Amino acid sequence: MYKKTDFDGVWVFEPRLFEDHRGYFFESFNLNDFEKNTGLRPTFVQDNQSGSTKGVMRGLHFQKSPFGQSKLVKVIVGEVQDVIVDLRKDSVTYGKSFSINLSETNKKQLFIPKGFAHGFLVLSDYAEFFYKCDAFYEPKADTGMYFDDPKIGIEWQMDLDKIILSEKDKNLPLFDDVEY
Ligand SMILES: Cc1cn([C@H]2C[C@H](O)[C@@H](COP(=O)(O)OP(=O)(O)O[C@H]3O[C@@H](C)C(=O)[C@@H](O)[C@H]3O)O2)c(=O)[nH]c1=O
Repeated sequence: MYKKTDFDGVWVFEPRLFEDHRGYFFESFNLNDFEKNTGLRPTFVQDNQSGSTKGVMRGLHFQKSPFGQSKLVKVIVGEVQDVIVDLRKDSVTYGKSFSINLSETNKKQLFIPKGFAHGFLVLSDYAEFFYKCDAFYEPKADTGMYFDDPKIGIEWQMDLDKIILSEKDKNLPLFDDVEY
């Protein structure tokens, strides 16, 4: 099932699960179904996977134009709070954030079009995160915004003193100083 969100082009996908005495099966991505439901036909060219311990916050990341990436993200192990911030100046939700918990149990996926900063906070002891991208990694365009900008006011589901950041993510600019 694909659910529209209040953010133009952002979709939540809940796959249909087939369970039997062996376990479960689901289609984790089907391009035709994706297009039928969203009207979009992304060409995914890169898959990424990361493993992180509790409290790790990766983000909020994006690649500068013209290297923007649409992403289809999900959790394979554990649970994360997944958050995006709309950087599209012409969007009615410009500067607003969207948060959703993705877990190995709910199996939800989030489709994030180009024009968003994206990150996630690991809520479980350990989490494995998997995502498809429709543009390649481009180190010179890789950047982001600071995850806890008071102007954006994201309600993180963990005390800030427990959050673990990379050196790069500690030094990201605030929303107002971001160049997209
Ligand atoms: C993202 C990426 C990183 N790398 C390398 C660069 C670096 O040495 C190492 C770790 O990179 P990072 O610290 O940027 O990894 P990470 O913080 O996990 O970055 C990711 O965060 C999430 C939230 C996203 O949305 C992704 O687009 C990506 O930005 O991996 C690649 O080779 N290819 C890639 O596509």
